[in-house]
Amino acid sequence: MKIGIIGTGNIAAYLLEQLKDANVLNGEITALLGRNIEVGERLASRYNVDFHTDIREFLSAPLDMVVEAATIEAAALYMKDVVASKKNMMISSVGVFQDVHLLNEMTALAKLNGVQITLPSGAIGGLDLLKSANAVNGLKNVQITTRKSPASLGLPYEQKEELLFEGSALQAIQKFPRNVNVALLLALAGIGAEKTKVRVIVDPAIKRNTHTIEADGDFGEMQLHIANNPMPANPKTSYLAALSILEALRDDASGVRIGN
Ligand SMILES: NC(=O)C1=CN([C@@H]2O[C@H](COP(=O)(O)OP(=O)(O)OC[C@H]3O[C@@H](n4cnc5c(N)ncnc54)[C@H](O)[C@@H]3O)[C@@H](O)[C@H]2O)C=CC1
Ligand SMILES: O=C([O-])CC(=O)C(=O)O
Repeated sequence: MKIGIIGTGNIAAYLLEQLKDANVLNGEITALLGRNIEVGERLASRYNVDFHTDIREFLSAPLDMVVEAATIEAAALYMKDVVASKKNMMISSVGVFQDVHLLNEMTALAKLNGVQITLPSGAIGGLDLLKSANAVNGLKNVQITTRKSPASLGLPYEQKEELLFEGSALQAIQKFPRNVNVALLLALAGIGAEKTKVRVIVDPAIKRNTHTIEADGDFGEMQLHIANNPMPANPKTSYLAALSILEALRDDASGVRIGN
Protein backbone atom coordinates (compact mmCIF):
# COMPACT_ATOMS: atom_id res chain seq x y z
CA MET A 1 0.00 0.00 0.00
CA LYS A 2 1.35 3.42 -0.98
CA ILE A 3 0.22 6.17 1.38
CA GLY A 4 0.07 9.92 0.86
CA ILE A 5 -0.39 12.38 3.73
CA ILE A 6 -2.07 15.78 3.63
CA GLY A 7 -0.45 17.99 6.27
CA THR A 8 3.06 18.33 7.60
CA GLY A 9 2.23 18.83 11.28
CA ASN A 10 2.27 16.78 14.36
CA ILE A 11 0.32 13.69 13.23
CA ALA A 12 2.02 13.65 9.80
CA ALA A 13 5.49 13.74 11.38
CA TYR A 14 4.55 10.95 13.79
CA LEU A 15 3.26 8.71 10.98
CA LEU A 16 6.40 9.34 8.91
CA GLU A 17 8.60 8.37 11.84
CA GLN A 18 6.60 5.23 12.65
CA LEU A 19 6.27 4.01 9.06
CA LYS A 20 9.87 4.60 8.03
CA ASP A 21 10.43 0.99 9.05
CA ALA A 22 8.86 -1.11 6.27
CA ASN A 23 7.95 -3.88 8.72
CA VAL A 24 5.47 -1.81 10.75
CA LEU A 25 2.69 -2.05 8.13
CA ASN A 26 2.21 -3.56 4.75
CA GLY A 27 2.60 -0.05 3.36
CA GLU A 28 4.82 2.98 3.05
CA ILE A 29 4.40 6.73 2.91
CA THR A 30 5.56 8.00 -0.46
CA ALA A 31 4.11 11.52 -0.77
CA LEU A 32 3.23 14.55 1.32
CA LEU A 33 0.98 17.51 0.49
CA GLY A 34 1.45 20.65 2.55
CA ARG A 35 1.52 24.39 2.45
CA ASN A 36 4.48 24.96 4.74
CA ILE A 37 7.28 24.54 2.20
CA GLU A 38 10.16 24.73 4.67
CA VAL A 39 8.75 22.01 6.94
CA GLY A 40 7.52 19.93 3.99
CA GLU A 41 10.91 19.87 2.31
CA ARG A 42 12.65 19.05 5.57
CA LEU A 43 10.35 16.07 6.19
CA ALA A 44 10.64 14.96 2.55
CA SER A 45 14.42 14.80 2.63
CA ARG A 46 14.53 13.18 6.08
CA TYR A 47 12.06 10.41 5.19
CA ASN A 48 12.80 10.13 1.48
CA VAL A 49 9.27 10.98 0.27
CA ASP A 50 7.99 13.44 -2.36
CA PHE A 51 6.68 16.79 -1.16
CA HIS A 52 3.98 18.65 -3.11
CA THR A 53 2.07 21.86 -2.66
CA ASP A 54 -0.20 21.16 -5.61
CA ILE A 55 -3.05 18.66 -5.19
CA ARG A 56 -2.94 17.50 -8.85
CA GLU A 57 0.75 16.67 -8.64
CA PHE A 58 0.22 14.92 -5.30
CA LEU A 59 -2.62 12.82 -6.71
CA SER A 60 -0.78 11.93 -9.90
CA ALA A 61 1.46 9.64 -7.81
CA PRO A 62 0.30 6.00 -7.60
CA LEU A 63 -1.25 6.23 -4.11
CA ASP A 64 -3.68 3.68 -2.63
CA MET A 65 -4.54 5.70 0.47
CA VAL A 66 -4.51 9.39 1.40
CA VAL A 67 -4.49 10.33 5.09
CA GLU A 68 -5.72 13.84 5.87
CA ALA A 69 -3.94 15.23 8.96
CA ALA A 70 -4.30 18.96 8.38
CA THR A 71 -7.38 21.07 9.14
CA ILE A 72 -11.12 21.09 8.51
CA GLU A 73 -10.54 23.64 5.72
CA ALA A 74 -7.91 21.47 4.04
CA ALA A 75 -10.15 18.39 4.31
CA ALA A 76 -12.98 20.31 2.66
CA LEU A 77 -10.65 21.64 -0.03
CA TYR A 78 -9.09 18.32 -1.10
CA MET A 79 -11.50 15.52 -0.18
CA LYS A 80 -13.45 15.42 -3.44
CA ASP A 81 -10.32 15.42 -5.63
CA VAL A 82 -8.82 12.57 -3.60
CA VAL A 83 -11.91 10.37 -3.85
CA ALA A 84 -12.60 11.28 -7.48
CA SER A 85 -9.08 10.08 -8.29
CA LYS A 86 -10.07 6.67 -6.85
CA LYS A 87 -7.92 6.79 -3.76
CA ASN A 88 -9.06 5.55 -0.36
CA MET A 89 -9.04 8.24 2.29
CA MET A 90 -8.70 8.64 6.05
CA ILE A 91 -9.91 11.85 7.62
CA SER A 92 -8.66 13.23 10.95
CA SER A 93 -10.43 16.59 10.75
CA VAL A 94 -13.81 14.91 11.13
CA GLY A 95 -15.41 18.27 11.88
CA VAL A 96 -15.57 18.73 8.11
CA PHE A 97 -18.69 16.55 8.26
CA GLN A 98 -20.64 19.03 10.40
CA ASP A 99 -22.41 19.58 7.06
CA VAL A 100 -24.46 16.42 6.69
CA HIS A 101 -25.04 17.11 2.98
CA LEU A 102 -21.29 16.94 2.43
CA LEU A 103 -21.19 13.54 4.15
CA ASN A 104 -23.97 12.26 1.90
CA GLU A 105 -22.23 13.66 -1.16
CA MET A 106 -18.90 12.05 -0.18
CA THR A 107 -20.60 8.72 0.58
CA ALA A 108 -22.07 8.69 -2.94
CA LEU A 109 -18.76 9.77 -4.50
CA ALA A 110 -16.83 7.05 -2.66
CA LYS A 111 -19.31 4.38 -3.80
CA LEU A 112 -19.19 5.65 -7.37
CA ASN A 113 -15.39 5.46 -7.38
CA GLY A 114 -15.15 2.13 -5.54
CA VAL A 115 -13.15 3.52 -2.61
CA GLN A 116 -13.56 3.75 1.15
CA ILE A 117 -13.50 6.85 3.36
CA THR A 118 -12.45 5.97 6.92
CA LEU A 119 -12.92 8.16 9.98
CA PRO A 120 -10.52 6.68 12.56
CA SER A 121 -11.60 6.65 16.21
CA GLY A 122 -9.11 9.45 16.90
CA ALA A 123 -8.70 10.56 20.48
CA ILE A 124 -11.65 8.56 21.83
CA GLY A 125 -13.21 5.11 21.89
CA GLY A 126 -16.70 3.70 22.22
CA LEU A 127 -17.81 4.33 18.63
CA ASP A 128 -18.36 0.60 18.15
CA LEU A 129 -20.72 0.57 21.12
CA LEU A 130 -22.71 3.59 19.91
CA LYS A 131 -23.14 2.03 16.47
CA SER A 132 -24.32 -1.27 17.96
CA ALA A 133 -26.60 0.56 20.40
CA ASN A 134 -28.20 2.42 17.50
CA ALA A 135 -28.47 -0.55 15.14
CA VAL A 136 -32.26 -0.43 15.41
CA ASN A 137 -32.44 3.25 16.47
CA GLY A 138 -32.42 2.48 20.20
CA LEU A 139 -29.77 4.99 21.26
CA LYS A 140 -31.36 7.85 23.24
CA ASN A 141 -28.75 10.24 24.67
CA VAL A 142 -25.06 10.88 24.02
CA GLN A 143 -22.95 13.47 25.82
CA ILE A 144 -19.24 14.23 25.84
CA THR A 145 -17.48 16.41 28.39
CA THR A 146 -14.07 17.52 27.14
CA ARG A 147 -11.62 18.97 29.64
CA LYS A 148 -8.40 20.54 28.39
CA SER A 149 -5.68 22.90 29.55
CA PRO A 150 -5.63 26.51 28.29
CA ALA A 151 -2.57 25.63 26.12
CA SER A 152 -4.38 22.70 24.56
CA LEU A 153 -7.38 24.90 23.79
CA GLY A 154 -5.10 27.64 22.45
CA LEU A 155 -6.25 30.07 25.16
CA PRO A 156 -4.33 32.37 27.50
CA TYR A 157 -3.61 31.05 31.00
CA GLU A 158 -6.68 30.90 33.25
CA GLN A 159 -6.64 30.92 37.06
CA LYS A 160 -9.41 28.40 37.61
CA GLU A 161 -11.49 25.91 35.73
CA GLU A 162 -14.43 27.22 33.76
CA LEU A 163 -17.23 25.75 31.69
CA LEU A 164 -16.57 27.41 28.33
CA PHE A 165 -19.30 25.84 26.30
CA GLU A 166 -22.43 23.74 26.58
CA GLY A 167 -24.51 22.89 23.55
CA SER A 168 -24.80 20.60 20.55
CA ALA A 169 -21.91 18.93 18.72
CA LEU A 170 -22.80 21.06 15.72
CA GLN A 171 -22.35 24.30 17.70
CA ALA A 172 -19.25 22.92 19.45
CA ILE A 173 -17.28 22.16 16.28
CA GLN A 174 -18.07 25.63 14.96
CA LYS A 175 -16.71 27.19 18.14
CA PHE A 176 -13.72 24.83 18.64
CA PRO A 177 -12.79 23.51 15.17
CA ARG A 178 -9.42 22.17 16.35
CA ASN A 179 -10.52 20.63 19.61
CA VAL A 180 -13.77 18.71 19.35
CA ASN A 181 -13.47 16.61 16.21
CA VAL A 182 -14.22 13.79 18.64
CA ALA A 183 -17.70 15.23 19.28
CA LEU A 184 -18.46 14.99 15.56
CA LEU A 185 -17.22 11.39 15.52
CA LEU A 186 -19.64 10.55 18.33
CA ALA A 187 -22.43 12.34 16.49
CA LEU A 188 -21.79 10.44 13.26
CA ALA A 189 -21.60 7.09 15.06
CA GLY A 190 -24.70 7.84 17.11
CA ILE A 191 -27.62 10.26 17.07
CA GLY A 192 -26.33 13.14 14.95
CA ALA A 193 -24.68 16.51 15.52
CA GLU A 194 -27.78 18.34 16.71
CA LYS A 195 -28.76 15.81 19.40
CA THR A 196 -25.26 14.92 20.66
CA LYS A 197 -24.48 17.14 23.66
CA VAL A 198 -21.06 18.67 24.31
CA ARG A 199 -19.47 20.42 27.28
CA VAL A 200 -16.01 22.00 27.00
CA ILE A 201 -14.16 22.85 30.23
CA VAL A 202 -10.87 24.73 30.46
CA ASP A 203 -8.85 23.46 33.42
CA PRO A 204 -5.44 24.98 34.26
CA ALA A 205 -4.63 22.07 36.60
CA ILE A 206 -4.99 19.37 33.96
CA LYS A 207 -2.08 17.89 32.00
CA ARG A 208 -4.02 15.51 29.78
CA ASN A 209 -6.84 15.99 27.28
CA THR A 210 -9.74 14.19 28.91
CA HIS A 211 -13.04 13.12 27.39
CA THR A 212 -15.91 11.67 29.40
CA ILE A 213 -18.57 10.08 27.24
CA GLU A 214 -21.99 9.12 28.57
CA ALA A 215 -24.69 7.37 26.59
CA ASP A 216 -27.93 5.56 27.25
CA GLY A 217 -30.65 3.83 25.33
CA ASP A 218 -32.39 0.49 24.92
CA PHE A 219 -29.01 -1.27 25.31
CA GLY A 220 -28.45 0.17 28.81
CA GLU A 221 -25.86 2.80 29.80
CA MET A 222 -22.24 3.59 29.05
CA GLN A 223 -19.67 5.81 30.76
CA LEU A 224 -16.23 6.06 29.25
CA HIS A 225 -13.46 8.25 30.63
CA ILE A 226 -10.33 8.80 28.54
CA ALA A 227 -7.32 10.73 29.89
CA ASN A 228 -5.10 11.22 26.87
CA ASN A 229 -1.40 11.86 27.01
CA PRO A 230 -0.53 14.66 24.60
CA MET A 231 1.72 14.18 21.59
CA PRO A 232 5.22 15.06 22.73
CA ALA A 233 5.51 17.86 20.16
CA ASN A 234 2.04 19.41 20.47
CA PRO A 235 -0.17 19.57 23.60
CA LYS A 236 -3.24 20.24 21.46
CA THR A 237 -3.30 16.76 19.99
CA SER A 238 -3.72 13.54 21.93
CA TYR A 239 -1.24 10.75 21.23
CA LEU A 240 -4.15 8.33 20.81
CA ALA A 241 -5.32 10.27 17.72
CA ALA A 242 -2.12 9.37 15.87
CA LEU A 243 -2.17 5.79 17.16
CA SER A 244 -5.71 5.34 15.87
CA ILE A 245 -4.62 6.24 12.34
CA LEU A 246 -1.79 3.73 12.51
CA GLU A 247 -4.19 1.05 13.69
CA ALA A 248 -6.81 1.96 11.06
CA LEU A 249 -4.13 1.65 8.37
CA ARG A 250 -3.22 -1.76 9.74
CA ASP A 251 -6.88 -2.85 9.85
CA ASP A 252 -7.25 -1.82 6.26
CA ALA A 253 -4.53 -4.29 5.34
CA SER A 254 -5.86 -7.18 7.44
CA GLY A 255 -8.38 -9.89 6.55
CA VAL A 256 -10.21 -10.00 9.88
CA ARG A 257 -12.24 -7.14 11.34
CA ILE A 258 -12.63 -6.93 15.13
CA GLY A 259 -15.48 -4.97 16.67
CA ASN A 260 -19.09 -4.28 15.60
N1 LIG B 1 -10.28 12.96 15.11
C1 LIG B 1 -9.63 13.21 16.25
O1 LIG B 1 -9.87 12.60 17.29
C2 LIG B 1 -8.57 14.24 16.27
C3 LIG B 1 -8.40 15.07 15.19
N2 LIG B 1 -7.41 16.01 15.19
C4 LIG B 1 -7.31 16.87 14.01
O2 LIG B 1 -6.32 16.32 13.14
C5 LIG B 1 -5.77 17.38 12.35
C6 LIG B 1 -4.24 17.30 12.36
O3 LIG B 1 -3.75 17.41 13.69
P1 LIG B 1 -2.22 17.81 13.98
O4 LIG B 1 -1.32 17.04 13.09
O5 LIG B 1 -2.02 17.74 15.43
O6 LIG B 1 -2.23 19.33 13.54
P2 LIG B 1 -0.99 20.32 13.29
O7 LIG B 1 -1.50 21.69 13.59
O8 LIG B 1 0.24 19.85 13.98
O9 LIG B 1 -0.72 20.19 11.72
C7 LIG B 1 -1.63 20.64 10.75
C8 LIG B 1 -0.90 20.69 9.43
O10 LIG B 1 -1.83 21.00 8.38
C9 LIG B 1 -1.16 21.86 7.47
N3 LIG B 1 -2.17 22.54 6.66
C10 LIG B 1 -3.03 23.49 7.06
N4 LIG B 1 -3.78 23.88 6.01
C11 LIG B 1 -3.37 23.16 4.94
C12 LIG B 1 -3.75 23.12 3.59
N5 LIG B 1 -4.71 23.91 3.10
N6 LIG B 1 -3.11 22.25 2.77
C13 LIG B 1 -2.16 21.44 3.24
N7 LIG B 1 -1.75 21.43 4.52
C14 LIG B 1 -2.35 22.29 5.37
C15 LIG B 1 -0.35 22.77 8.36
O11 LIG B 1 0.69 23.39 7.62
C16 LIG B 1 0.19 21.76 9.36
O12 LIG B 1 1.34 21.14 8.83
C17 LIG B 1 -6.33 18.69 12.95
O13 LIG B 1 -7.45 19.11 12.19
C18 LIG B 1 -6.81 18.27 14.33
O14 LIG B 1 -7.83 19.09 14.82
C19 LIG B 1 -6.54 16.10 16.23
C20 LIG B 1 -6.68 15.30 17.32
C21 LIG B 1 -7.75 14.35 17.46
O1 LIG C 1 -6.90 15.38 20.81
C1 LIG C 1 -7.98 15.35 21.43
O2 LIG C 1 -8.10 14.97 22.61
C2 LIG C 1 -9.26 15.72 20.72
C3 LIG C 1 -9.13 16.75 19.71
O3 LIG C 1 -8.24 17.56 19.68
C4 LIG C 1 -10.19 16.81 18.71
O4 LIG C 1 -11.15 16.04 18.80
O5 LIG C 1 -10.10 17.64 17.79
